[in-house]
Amino acid sequence: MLKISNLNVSIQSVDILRDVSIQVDTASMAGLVGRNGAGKTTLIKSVMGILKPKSGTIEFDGVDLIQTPVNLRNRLGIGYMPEDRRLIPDLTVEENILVPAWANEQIDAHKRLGYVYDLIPELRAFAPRRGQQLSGGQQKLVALGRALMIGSKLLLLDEPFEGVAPALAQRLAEVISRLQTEGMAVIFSESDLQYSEHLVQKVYSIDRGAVTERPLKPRL
Ligand SMILES: Nc1ncnc2c1ncn2[C@@H]1O[C@H](COP(=O)(O)OP(=O)(O)OP(=O)(O)O)[C@@H](O)[C@H]1O
Repeated sequence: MLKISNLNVSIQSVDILRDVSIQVDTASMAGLVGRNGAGKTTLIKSVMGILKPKSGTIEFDGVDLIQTPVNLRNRLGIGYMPEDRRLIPDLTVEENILVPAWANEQIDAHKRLGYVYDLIPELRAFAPRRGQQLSGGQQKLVALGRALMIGSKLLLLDEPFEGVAPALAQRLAEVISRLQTEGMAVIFSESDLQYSEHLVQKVYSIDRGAVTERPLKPRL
């Protein structure tokens, strides 16, 4: 379970996140919804240890993440899909997916790769292609696969549907919905819930760095 309490984050002395509290349970999904510049990426980067909070706590499965070095997050089973994908253009799709496994000297990398391919069969078909030969949406699928290599317990997905054609966005939503049934906690940011309203157990609205939990729309 991810538990963020009273988190405050400043960048260059400007307060960006204000007293943010969020909880995402095991095998559940939370959407973080807000406009450009609201603070979604800042929150995700704080959980990943890329930004250092001014105050507050971030706990994952009882571990104090603020005191945990960035590289050790991988060993806790935390995966991250950045908004800008960050594929290495000259590497093949398979090599891109394997990058975190190499970086972490993951022993069961090929077994995990098989699991990722079973979850997202398109990646098997793309495997020999270079990152630069894929569309933006296909690259998002690869970035999700890469995050899944080590993200076995918690996945942080920054705007996974942004700029993706509708058919591929639906496909991404389908894959993401499977993750919950695999027991993962997932938090993803979006500017609206166009593709994911039906996936989430919780919706958090973020506005100028302040977060409030929003009631879910009744499901018909
Ligand atoms: N490196 C930085 N230096 C200064 N200000 C920053 C920096 N990074 C983010 N900010 C500011 O922090 C605020 C939150 O930015 P953030 O990227 O978290 O928003 P976001 O909700 O993810 O937006 P988007 O949907 O555009 O990615 C913005 O006002 C932004 O200008």
